[in-house]
Amino acid sequence: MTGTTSAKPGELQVAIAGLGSIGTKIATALDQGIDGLTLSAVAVRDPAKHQDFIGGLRHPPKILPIDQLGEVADLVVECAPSHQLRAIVEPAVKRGKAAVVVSVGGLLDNFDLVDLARANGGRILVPTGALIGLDAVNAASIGTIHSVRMVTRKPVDGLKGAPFIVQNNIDIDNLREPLKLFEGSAREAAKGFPANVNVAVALSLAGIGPDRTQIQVWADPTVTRNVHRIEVEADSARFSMGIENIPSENPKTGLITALSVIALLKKQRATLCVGT
Ligand SMILES: NC(=O)C1=CN([C@@H]2O[C@H](COP(=O)(O)OP(=O)(O)OC[C@H]3O[C@@H](n4cnc5c(N)ncnc54)[C@H](OP(=O)(O)O)[C@@H]3O)[C@@H](O)[C@H]2O)C=CC1
Ligand SMILES: O=C([O-])CC(=O)C(=O)O
Repeated sequence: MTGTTSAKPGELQVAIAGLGSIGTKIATALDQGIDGLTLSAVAVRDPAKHQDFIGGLRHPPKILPIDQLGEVADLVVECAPSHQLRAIVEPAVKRGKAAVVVSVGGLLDNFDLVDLARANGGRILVPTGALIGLDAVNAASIGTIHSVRMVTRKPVDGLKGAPFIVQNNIDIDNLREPLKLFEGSAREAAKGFPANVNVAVALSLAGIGPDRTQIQVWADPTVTRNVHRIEVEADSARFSMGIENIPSENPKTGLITALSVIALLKKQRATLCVGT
């Protein structure tokens, strides 16, 4: 299908992979106008399912196969399931383009993409996403961070189907009180909860890495939001951060995630940039 994108010369061409909870909100924001950026293409699994949404945009983008986005765009936004990450990011970074990655847990098993990007002048941008304070963690990591600890509590619907729960045969459907499901490194958490704790991996990449960043994951029938609490101990500062995310139509995904990506996109051509 051919879109009617009205790209102005010099504008950054943006493509979006995946039009789910996050992707549709980013597409809408781009269509409504972000200075210097044009939505030129999207990739979806089933074009018929998304026909109304795409057709309703003021400037409908082209629909392309997922691995062709990197050929047409300067910046590809990955917001599909993490198993598609390589197909989206590799074609972009090997052409020296930028990729925004939200399925950041999937980056750990594909870390050679960072080398590929470096070798070809590409970039991989990880937004703060559903988290908070990666600016402070980045700053502290210029000095020495001694420890990063995180506790995640989610309603049962935000955790259902996670491989860790399925493989260990844990019944979370009938919980009456909070249950600690997991305690360990961000790397191990990403394996057990690939669609639930991208935040822990983003935190780890901003700070002391996925093996030293510690996380607990709780299924908590007493909360209605995805709650993350973080404690950082560094030689420059000690800080505690917390965020209580309102789930989106995808209960695993906080509403703020798409907004974080939109904020990152706005910074690409902004004159005044606030926050690191
Ligand atoms: N970094 C962070 O802080 C956060 C990251 N995430 C991660 O972001 C990612 C997206 O989340 P979310 O938007 O909620 O997920 P959704 O499930 O709502 O959307 C994913 C979309 O990807 C589409 N898709 C699946 N396979 C393909 C394919 N082969 N080609 C093109 N599109 C495809 C799906 O299509 P269809 O509609 O047909 O199923 C769906 O529309 C997830 O990996 C999630 O874990 C989520 C929250 C926070
Ligand atoms: O990190 C994730 O995958 C999602 C998450 O915790 C949130 O939206 O609060």
